[in-house]
Amino acid sequence: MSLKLGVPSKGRLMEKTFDWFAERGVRLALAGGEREYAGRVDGIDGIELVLLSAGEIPRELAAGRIHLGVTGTDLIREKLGQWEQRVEELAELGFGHADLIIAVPQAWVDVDTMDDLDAAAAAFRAEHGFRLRIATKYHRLVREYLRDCGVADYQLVDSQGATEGTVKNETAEAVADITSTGDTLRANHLKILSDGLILRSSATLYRARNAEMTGEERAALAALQERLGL
Ligand SMILES: Nc1ncnc2c1ncn2[C@@H]1O[C@H](COP(=O)(O)OP(=O)(O)OP(=O)(O)O)[C@@H](O)[C@H]1O
Ligand SMILES: O=P(O)(O)OC[C@H]1O[C@H](OP(=O)(O)OP(=O)(O)O)[C@H](O)[C@@H]1O
Repeated sequence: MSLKLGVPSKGRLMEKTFDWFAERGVRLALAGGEREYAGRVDGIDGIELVLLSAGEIPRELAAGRIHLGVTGTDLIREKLGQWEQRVEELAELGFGHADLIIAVPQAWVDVDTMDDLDAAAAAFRAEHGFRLRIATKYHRLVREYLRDCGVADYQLVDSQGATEGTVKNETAEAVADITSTGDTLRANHLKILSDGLILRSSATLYRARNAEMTGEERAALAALQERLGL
């Protein structure tokens, strides 16, 4: 059996992950055409490439179906409770930088901090009879952060994409989402709260702590770590 390395199958992380490994003498390649999710690893023996959605890599690591995986810090921390017990961070790869933040409409001139949001949330509930809605796909991380900040009068509404549009569409009053350039927030007339940074995320190589390994797979892991300088 080979050591299984899970890598994002498309999108912003895939190409840069391929480059990062190539710079260290390990060539990851798609086996078929661009659309075929099968891959190979050249330059080192005993490693199998598994192409997966970035969002599924945390679960596959936790289940031990892959031994190593590249994905964003945000996705690991969101999808895995007690993530430190389930995966080990082997290397930050130096790309895929993005911040998970809380943002409100620019027009809310009196709301600049989490404390202001707390006050606005209480006032919102009194006025409208329902809790202020925050749209996000990062339910675990946002709940934890709001709890730590003492904000309680809110409800999360699930948004799996185009989250910044929910305010304009009147399905939420605030958003918690990933940003890198800030362009999407600005285009949607939203501003980040001054203490609204929940997490700084970047692409990271993880090892599954609980994946079973044969002697051969252990040897492949040791060889790969040596090659990658880890
Ligand atoms: N604008 C951005 N700039 C940089 N990194 C980003 C940005 N948006 C998301 N990311 C990061 O990219 C990673 C993958 O994001 P996302 O969940 O959107 O996956 P995807 O590329 O759409 O692929 P899939 O839908 O197959 O999981 C996440 O770790 C996220 O932090
Ligand atoms: O700060 P910026 O550089 O503008 O980037 C932020 C945007 O990028 C991501 O969306 P993505 O492109 O993954 O699309 P999505 O809305 O489908 O998640 C994220 O959810 C923001 O919407």
